[in-house]
Amino acid sequence: MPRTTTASNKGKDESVRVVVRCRPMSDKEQESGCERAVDIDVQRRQMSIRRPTGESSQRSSDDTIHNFFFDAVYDWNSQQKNVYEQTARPLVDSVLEGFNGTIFAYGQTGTGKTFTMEGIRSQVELRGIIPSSFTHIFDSISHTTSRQFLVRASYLEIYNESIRDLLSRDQNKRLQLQEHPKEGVHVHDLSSFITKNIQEIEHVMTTGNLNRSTGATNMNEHSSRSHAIFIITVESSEIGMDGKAHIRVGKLNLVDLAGSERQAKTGSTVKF
Ligand SMILES: Nc1ncnc2c1ncn2[C@@H]1O[C@H](COP(=O)(O)OP(=O)(O)OP(=O)(O)O)[C@@H](O)[C@H]1O
Repeated sequence: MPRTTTASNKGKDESVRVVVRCRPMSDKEQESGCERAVDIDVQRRQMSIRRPTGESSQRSSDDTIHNFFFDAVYDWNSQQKNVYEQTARPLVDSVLEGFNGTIFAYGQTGTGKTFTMEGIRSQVELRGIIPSSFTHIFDSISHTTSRQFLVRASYLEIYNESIRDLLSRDQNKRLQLQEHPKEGVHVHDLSSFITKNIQEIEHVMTTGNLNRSTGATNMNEHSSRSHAIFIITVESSEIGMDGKAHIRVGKLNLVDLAGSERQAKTGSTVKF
């Protein structure tokens, strides 16, 4: 999950952070006797991959375990709250300060990208990074009296090389990427909605998700092959010592990528 490229990182000076989360085995995997091939050492931030026992006898012992280190690792017992607090919170804080940041989940189909990014919104302890960021942003705003805030939300999907505005009335319309001298690369004509509280931004997400599923014939297949990007823009204005209003704008891109094995099949070459 990359961090903001410009924010002050509160002691962690990398602009990109990569964390790994390993989900629990599904019932199906357990029933069919699947063997776990991954060990996670949270303290050492290390993940080890073992060759399955059937294969290891033919190889030297050096070849059986491979260790990898990350900025953080989360095992099958990890809680949504901890992932948010340790990995997403600092980045969202910097967006509130006027910097840009992106969080994306990458992995094969079924590895837990949607669970980590969105989770189950109706159950507090299962809420993923996106709904937790809603609560965080509006809680912070309600505790800040020195600045006026404006929060806008957009939601788009990239599928088969084309960009669809999930909040547009016309779901047949396709949008184009454009390069702007000030804004940089952006999606032309993408709608954005002012949201004043958690309920309003939740509603925006629900509307987008409905358009995502009604636009698809086979929802699972479709969502596994499409990228979804929820964009929150936080603008704030503060009266400075000079008596003038100073504006800051931060943008948070929250991305649920298509399954990594599917990306070649989507034919998507769109870059942000
Ligand atoms: N950390 C976790 N704890 C409990 N269940 C999880 C966890 N991660 C994923 N799951 C479950 O595993 C299943 C697959 O997860 P999910 O749908 O998030 O995968 P995905 O990577 O988004 O797949 P796709 O690329 O097809 O969209 C779901 O039933 C989800 O609830």
